[in-house]
Amino acid sequence: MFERPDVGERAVLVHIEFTAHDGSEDPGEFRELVTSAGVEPVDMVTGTRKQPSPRLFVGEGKLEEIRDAVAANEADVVLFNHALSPSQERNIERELKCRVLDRTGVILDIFAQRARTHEGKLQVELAQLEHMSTRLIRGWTHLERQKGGIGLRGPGETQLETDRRLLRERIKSIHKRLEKVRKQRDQGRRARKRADVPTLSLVGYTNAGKSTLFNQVTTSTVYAADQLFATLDPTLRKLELPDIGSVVVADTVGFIRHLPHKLVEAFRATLEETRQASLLLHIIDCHDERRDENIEQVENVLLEIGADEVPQLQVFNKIDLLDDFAPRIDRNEDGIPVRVWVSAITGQGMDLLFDAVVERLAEDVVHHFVLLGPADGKLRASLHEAGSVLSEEHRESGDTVVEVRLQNRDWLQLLSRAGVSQEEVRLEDRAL
Ligand SMILES: Nc1nc2c(ncn2[C@@H]2O[C@H](COP(=O)(O)OP(=O)(O)OP(=O)(O)O)[C@@H](O)[C@H]2O)c(=O)[nH]1
Repeated sequence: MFERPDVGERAVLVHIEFTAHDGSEDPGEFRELVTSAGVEPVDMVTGTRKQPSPRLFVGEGKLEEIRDAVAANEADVVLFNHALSPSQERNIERELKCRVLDRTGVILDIFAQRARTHEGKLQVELAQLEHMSTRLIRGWTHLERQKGGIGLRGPGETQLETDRRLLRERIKSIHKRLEKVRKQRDQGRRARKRADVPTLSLVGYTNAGKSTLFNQVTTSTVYAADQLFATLDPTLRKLELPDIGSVVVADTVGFIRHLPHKLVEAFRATLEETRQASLLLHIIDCHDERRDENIEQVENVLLEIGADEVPQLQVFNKIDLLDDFAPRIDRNEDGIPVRVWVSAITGQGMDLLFDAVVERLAEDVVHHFVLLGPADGKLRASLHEAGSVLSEEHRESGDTVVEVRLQNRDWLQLLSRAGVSQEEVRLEDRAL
């Protein structure tokens, strides 16, 4: 339904460096992205400009060069490693007489191909439709065909008006369905919280090895492919850890440089899993020459989705590709594990990873006996609501001793919501 490059298509790529501002995308990464969309890059036209031309993005000369490359390679589509405005995309298409897609379009397409769950598919479709709604210029009858009849043209409507209406209707209907799925997901998350099951969320730059590690860790068979974005939806698995008990591991989407904003928006609910996690496992391809840059990009996305405060353990993956390297745990000055070096493919270091996770999770759980007076009803209610109360004991003094066990960050959040500072809380010292 979306104007997308089809698998097996031949593409001419366009990458321009702009001297007036930095922040250009990486041409190598773009080639990988395109290949991972199943499209064959047959040529790359590069150039330098001070800034984009408002009408055609590139200059007349460069356009000529692109046209020649399309003809010489019998290309089906031209892919720009840049965000194009709808009118630029239109103008270039008209000039080249060839389909044109910008970077956002390519990335959306990859996400569309890789989405596995119902929610993921809906999210991508929404992002695509919204991207498209600003670009709708000509007859667009795909929806009608797809939806078998919902798109009958209304009285007096032009095709374009019909298309716009269809698009709006479809967007509305997806919003509604997503809302329903999100509610179910929230319920699941709340239930896990009530049961005091910590969640480990795997995050990382695309291709870092999240799915492979997820498989190793959970011995499940999540699809792992030598392509970018093999993972799109958080896939949840339960795991038993010594001293901790049940833990849920969530595999999440692969992050990339400059993730289009529309996608971050669409995936907000999925990324919520990350925001609410007890511990993030940040998987890093330690063999990648862009390692530090990728770490920074992931940190940026985490900041953007409000997950920068979630405790994090770095997993330096693919040590099998380094010379003579043994798995190990790096600790900070307080002795807390901050980084584990592993190979998800060979399984080297998995035992150390489990040790580090157990240490980090144990450190993050608080177990308190809280003394509550008659005036502390609000705090007591919140503790119950969070499902963190293990036992209650009433004293003759009128106080109640409430035994709670929960993640430290939930404890702090809960206190702040109840308007109680840590110093004000009366804790009874008891050996556990
Ligand atoms: N040599 C080596 N390759 C690995 C290791 N872990 C993963 N890979 C490879 O790296 C590629 C990407 O792995 P995935 O697990 O799909 O990566 P991902 O982070 O889930 O990727 P996205 O879904 O794109 O975000 C695959 O070809 C894996 O076989 C490892 O420890 N060593």
